[in-house]
Amino acid sequence: MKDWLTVAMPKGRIFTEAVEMLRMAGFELPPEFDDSRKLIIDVPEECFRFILAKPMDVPTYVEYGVADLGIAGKDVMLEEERDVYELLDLQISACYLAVAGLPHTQMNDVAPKIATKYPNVAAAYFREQGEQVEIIKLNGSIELAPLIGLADRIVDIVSTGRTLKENGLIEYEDIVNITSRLIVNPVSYRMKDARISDVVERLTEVIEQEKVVK
Ligand SMILES: Nc1ncnc2c1ncn2[C@@H]1O[C@H](COP(=O)(O)OP(=O)(O)OP(=O)(O)O)[C@@H](O)[C@H]1O
Ligand SMILES: O=P(O)(O)OC[C@H]1O[C@H](OP(=O)(O)OP(=O)(O)O)[C@H](O)[C@@H]1O
Repeated sequence: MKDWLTVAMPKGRIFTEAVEMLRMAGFELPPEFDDSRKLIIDVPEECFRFILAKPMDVPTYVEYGVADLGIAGKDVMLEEERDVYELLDLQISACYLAVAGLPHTQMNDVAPKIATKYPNVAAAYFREQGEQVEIIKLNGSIELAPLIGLADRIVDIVSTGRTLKENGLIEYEDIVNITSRLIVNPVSYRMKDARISDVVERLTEVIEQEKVVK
């Protein structure tokens, strides 16, 4: 009998692209995936259970083994450092993490303030640069911080660059490119290897096809 797989999906931006990718891989996902508030969606025909989580929480569900697989941005993986394996770069939801701020401004000499949703990534980055900073954790609208004097710089996601531009901010440094990853619980990887290999193979084919199209 086929093993069931539980997959932690990130709600929000990545979700639509991830669903499209799974469908391209031949998994038949019902219309509930296009318009529903359900947090658990079972697809018995495919022996899949999907749970819909906050993007930052996906690696937590996978680490604790309540989900076998998950889809998470590399930003989340770097920030959370959970005990999971990364199986595939799905090459969707591309963006990057950058240091940004108001133009023509020096960072405060003594412990400049950095506002971010990614305190661990930001701290590691400035440590590597040999710069002592004070990290201020925010949960959104990060671009506000330098505009109203809360921080000297921000570390945040840039995609089109529109949010920075419309708020009169500029990028100072790129930190790392981000795409979404397929992740797995280490125990599930051993116990359900046949099913997981099938998912990986089918998604790999889609990634390869997409490369040809681009
Ligand atoms: N422009 C972007 N801004 C933020 N995240 C992006 C962007 N483009 C791609 N991503 C990816 O999408 C993920 C975040 O998705 P989303 O913004 O839906 O969730 P969220 O950060 O939890 O948002 P919210 O807190 O507003 O619900 C990130 O982890 C990142 O990998
Ligand atoms: O370069 P862009 O295409 O403008 O995208 C980047 C913006 O999108 C994200 O914010 P989001 O919309 O998730 O809102 P938030 O500030 O509440 O996190 C991110 O934090 C940036 O603010």
